[in-house]
Amino acid sequence: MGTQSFARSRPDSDRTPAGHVLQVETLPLEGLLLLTPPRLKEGRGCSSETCNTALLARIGMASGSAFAQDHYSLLRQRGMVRGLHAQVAPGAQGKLVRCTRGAIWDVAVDVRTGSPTFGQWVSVTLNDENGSQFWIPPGFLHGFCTLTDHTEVHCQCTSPSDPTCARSLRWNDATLGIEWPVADGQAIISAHDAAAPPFSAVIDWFHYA
Ligand SMILES: Cc1cn([C@H]2C[C@H](O)[C@@H](COP(=O)(O)OP(=O)(O)O[C@H]3O[C@@H](C)C(=O)[C@@H](O)[C@H]3O)O2)c(=O)[nH]c1=O
Repeated sequence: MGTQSFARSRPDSDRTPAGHVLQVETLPLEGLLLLTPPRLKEGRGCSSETCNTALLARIGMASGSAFAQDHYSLLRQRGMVRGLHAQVAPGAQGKLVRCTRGAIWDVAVDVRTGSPTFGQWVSVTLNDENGSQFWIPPGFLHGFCTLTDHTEVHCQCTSPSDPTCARSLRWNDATLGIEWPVADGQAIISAHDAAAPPFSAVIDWFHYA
């Protein structure tokens, strides 16, 4: 199975209604985007428009106006891994992920049956300095590893959590060959994620359109 390391294409951009430029980067797996909203910095700190659904729809995120649930996670230690997770139909879920405190190494795996990049992965680094957001549409598994202690992750989801649609895959499956920033024996992972099935379990979870 081929692996795909992170490589950015030339940045594109779009403007928020206030006239500020949202940086939009396409990634090597079709459908994934890295969005970096502008931050207005001044002496007391900064402010940023973190979600504008009309703008997201304009840059091609069909579900940009359809977030149904936000999810917050606090992870106390560096080296904590969550994933790989996805929701399949009828609860298929797109995710817009950002790190509001500390830093994470975030990864998406293409599991769209028929996709020319099936089984390949892309990673990005999200942190509280860059404010970048990883757009992961339905069809991809998602996971992350904390790079700092006391890390906070915020995830906007296009459909509500539905345990009957939830699917997991083992984070360190050798077939995928994901180059995690933490060694197998040192990752701090939940019992549920440690017991997730291997890549061979991915049978028609999603179809490439
Ligand atoms: C605590 C909580 C969780 N949930 C959902 C969110 C998630 O789908 C599921 C399990 O949540 P946990 O926080 O226990 O597990 P967690 O391992 O944090 O799950 C998350 O992992 C990363 C990699 C993702 O991609 C997220 O979409 C989500 O699946 O339950 C709710 O809907 N409401 C809640 O109040």
